[in-house]
Order: sequence, then C-alpha cells, then structure tokens
Amino acid sequence: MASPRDIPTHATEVSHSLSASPAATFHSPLASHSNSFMSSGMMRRTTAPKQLKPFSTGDIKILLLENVNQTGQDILREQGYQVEFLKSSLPEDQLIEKIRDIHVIGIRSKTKLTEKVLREAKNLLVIGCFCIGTNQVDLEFAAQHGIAVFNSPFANSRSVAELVIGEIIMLARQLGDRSNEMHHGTWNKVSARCWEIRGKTLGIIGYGHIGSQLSVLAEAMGMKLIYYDILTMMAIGSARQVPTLDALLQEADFVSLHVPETPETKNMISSNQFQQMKTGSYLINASRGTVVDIPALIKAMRSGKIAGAALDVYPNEPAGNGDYFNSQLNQWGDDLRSLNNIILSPHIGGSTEEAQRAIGVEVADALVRYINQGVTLGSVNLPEVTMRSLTLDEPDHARVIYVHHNVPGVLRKVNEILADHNVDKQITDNRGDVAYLMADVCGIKDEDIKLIRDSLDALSSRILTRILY
Ligand SMILES: NC(=O)c1ccc[n+]([C@@H]2O[C@H](COP(=O)([O-])OP(=O)(O)OC[C@H]3O[C@@H](n4cnc5c(N)ncnc54)[C@H](O)[C@@H]3O)[C@@H](O)[C@H]2O)c1
Ligand SMILES: O=C(O)CC[C@@H](O)C(=O)O
Repeated sequence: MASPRDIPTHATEVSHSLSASPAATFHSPLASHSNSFMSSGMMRRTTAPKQLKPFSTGDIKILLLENVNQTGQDILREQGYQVEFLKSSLPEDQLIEKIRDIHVIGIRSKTKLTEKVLREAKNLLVIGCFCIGTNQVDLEFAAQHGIAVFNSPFANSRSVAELVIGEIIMLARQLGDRSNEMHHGTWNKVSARCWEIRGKTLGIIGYGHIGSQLSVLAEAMGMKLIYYDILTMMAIGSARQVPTLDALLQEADFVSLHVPETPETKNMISSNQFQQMKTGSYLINASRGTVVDIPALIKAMRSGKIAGAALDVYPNEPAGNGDYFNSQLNQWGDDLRSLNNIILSPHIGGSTEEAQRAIGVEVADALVRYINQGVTLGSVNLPEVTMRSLTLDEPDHARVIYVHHNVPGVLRKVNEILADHNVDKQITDNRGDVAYLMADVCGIKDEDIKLIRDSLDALSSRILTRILY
C-alpha cells in the first residue's frame, strides 16, 4: 500500500512506506480542494499545500447510493478513490453486506443508516448525506464511533420553496383535478371554490432555511405571512411570528410544514390540529412523512374541513423508481389517491438540476476535505475543527487526529505522547461526549508515526486515531 507512485499529483514530495488501514491513518488534500479551502480567507499561505497520503487513493472505497449527482461522483473519482455508484437505495441485508467493506458512503433521504447497519461498518470513516435531512442516520452512534457525517444544509432550499409556491396556486385553483380530468377527456370549467392567493394567509411551520425562503416568495405573491417555530426567528418582510402552533392553524388559509423529523414533530399535524384549522384551508407537507398523520388528513379532507393538500413525503417511501406507491407500502395508499384536490409528488422538493449539482459538489468537497485533511467543518455530528493545510515547505510534518471520549486528563496524556516532537499547531473541541483533536507535528520520521499511533491507540479514551503525513 502507501506507494507514492499512486498519488496523482505532487506525489514525489512525500515518500513513506508505512502500511496503514484507511480507518487508522489517513492523508491530505489534492490541490483543487485545498486551494478552494484556503481561499476562504481563513488560512491564506503563500506556499502550495502539501499532498499527503499514507496509502494509494485507490484504496479508498466509496459507495454512492440513491443516484447521487454526477458532480459529486466526478469530484470523488478525480481523487482516485474507488467509487461504486447505484441509482437506488439497498435493502438492509445488502446494505449491511456492502458497508462492511467501505470507507465512505454517500446517501440521500432513503437509506437508513441505523445502529444495526453502522455496527457492521467497521471500516467506515465518513457518511455524506447528499441532501438536507440527516434523520435517516443514527448520528449519535456514528459520533461515538468516530464516523463523521456531512450534509448539504441549504443547497436545495430554494427548490423546495419554489415547489411549494407552485402547489399553493395549484391547490387554490384545483389545478391538479382539472388537469387529471382533461387527461381523461373531460372539460370541466368551474370557478366554485377556486381562489386567488393574493391576500390569503400562509402559515409556515418551521421558519428555517426553507420556511424563510418560502416566506419571501409568498410575500411577493401578495400573501400575508405568519409562522410558528420553537425558536424566536427574525421575521422577513412583513411576516409575523405567532406564539403557538394552534394560533397559526386558526389563522392560516394555507399551512406549510418545514420542520425536521424529530420525536417532537412526529404526527405534529393530526386530528386535533385539523380541528383547529379553518374550514376550507389547505395543507402542504414537503418536510418529512412522519410529520402528518395521514389517516387523520384523509378524514379531514373527506369531511370538507381541508379543501386540498399537497404531499411530497410519506412515512414509507420506495427504494427506487417504479410502480411501488401502493397500499402495500402505506396501508392508506388507495384512500389517499382517491381524494380530490390532492397533489402527490414523489419526494422531489429538492430534485432540480441546480440543487442536485450544488449538493453533489458541496458534500463531495466536504468528504474529500475530511478524508484527506481531517477537517470537520460542516459536520453535523462531530465537533467542527479546522486547521490550515500543511504546505510543501513543511516536508517532515504529520497531522495527528485523535477522536476521543471527552473525559478529564486526555489532553495531558496526548501531549505526553507528542512531547518529544515539536507541535506546530494544535486544536481540540468537543461535542457532548466526543472530542476531536488535531495537531500538526514536525520533525517526524516513519518510526515516530507508528509509535505515536500505537500510543494513542492504547489510551482508554480513544475512539479513532488517524495520522496524515
Ligand atoms: N421535500 C424535500 O425534498 C425536502 C428537501 C429539503 C428538506 N426537506 C425537509 O425539510 C426540513 C426543513 O428544512 P430546512 O432546511 O428549512 O431546515 P432548517 O433546520 O433550516 O429549519 C427547520 C426549522 O424548524 C424549526 N423546528 C424544529 N422543530 C420544530 C418544532 N417542533 N416546531 C416548530 N418548529 C420547529 C427549527 O427551529 C428550524 O427553524 C428538513 O429537515 C428536511 O427534512 C425536504
Ligand atoms: O434528495 C433526497 O432524497 C432528499 C431531499 C430532501 O428531503 C432533503 O432532505 O434534502
């Protein structure tokens, strides 16, 4: 392993012969990524970043599921990693089989990386969620095992907000039904219970990236805006935060959900909430399928309480494209489909070319930075730690990364191990029980690296040791 010949660029700058498991010892950035990182202004240096790899990039095995965008695939392949790409997600048994062998996995919203699955992921270093939501990953278990998780926090927010604007108009004008009728040859020119959206009140539940973006668009369409959020959020334009969910439900003509999947948001909109809503109002859910109690929605629509709904997400969603959205998947499937003025879309809120390309780049870049430099900026489950790249005028440096339980006395022990070396820079941070330490050490020889790694591995606080050189 570790042959510098396999390193695509600047490979001759370093020459190490240590054999290492990717999970134990990792290495640094390719120029394109480290340069863009350095140009952030945080860590400007005149010297080119040093290319560090303890083993051939070809040893890194990456599994990309759920049709991750080509932009992301390209970035990872350019690094020389082995990338396996699949269009759909995998059934749990196949996922477990594959995850044993890989160092990196890229997923979207469908793949469930539960404790059961992650327990088998003995070589896994990092998870890339090529989406906003990270509810499909057991973040805590991953952190406790030193597996970093990255996502793309807002690259598809605009796409979701635009879809919702379209749905508001479609529902107000019963456009889905009229279109369906025309597809079946029926001309049905009606205006009863069809409305303009101008002057109507949109109630946004969850005023984060998507909710606030929707607020801007809806206000431009002449709607009045109210929102409910567990946090006090800055109102945009003339939007107004209301103190309770009930207050929002009682006032809004359209209710749109933009909350994450959490225990608190499970069935957040159920029979009681439908009762609070205005008769003839509309519900839109493009957040997560668990947030709306669908049988209660079906009842509320049949009774006329709710005049229309748009759903983009469901408690159970198929693994891939095909003829799967039936009552076997969700027992109420047929009832839902039989309703009038309901728009059903296959979780496409974030599915635009713009969003998927941007997500591909953002998440793949984060993965490369983590694999090659150990930088955790943007991680959703590990402390966010960064240091400038090592440079070509630092030839005998190594970057020591020690992920550990946050218990008293660890730093003293780590620094005893590093004491005989010159520590250029060191940074540590914690997130709950898990701490992440990075130290750049100079004057390092191959035998030092092995010694440092073995000594760190022997500490009881250890979760993961990586040495990049
Ligand atoms: N349909 C799609 O394709 C699609 C695309 C992107 C995101 N999403 C979903 O939309 C969700 C929201 O995305 P975002 O980027 O706006 O997230 P965000 O984190 O920026 O905003 C979420 C907001 O919800 C609030 N919130 C959390 N719990 C709440 C509760 N119990 N009651 C009220 N407010 C609560 C938070 O305080 C936050 O302001 C994501 O978590 C994801 O599940 C779906
Ligand atoms: O693309 C997906 O599968 C998920 C889209 C969306 O729900 C997200 O969380 O970003």
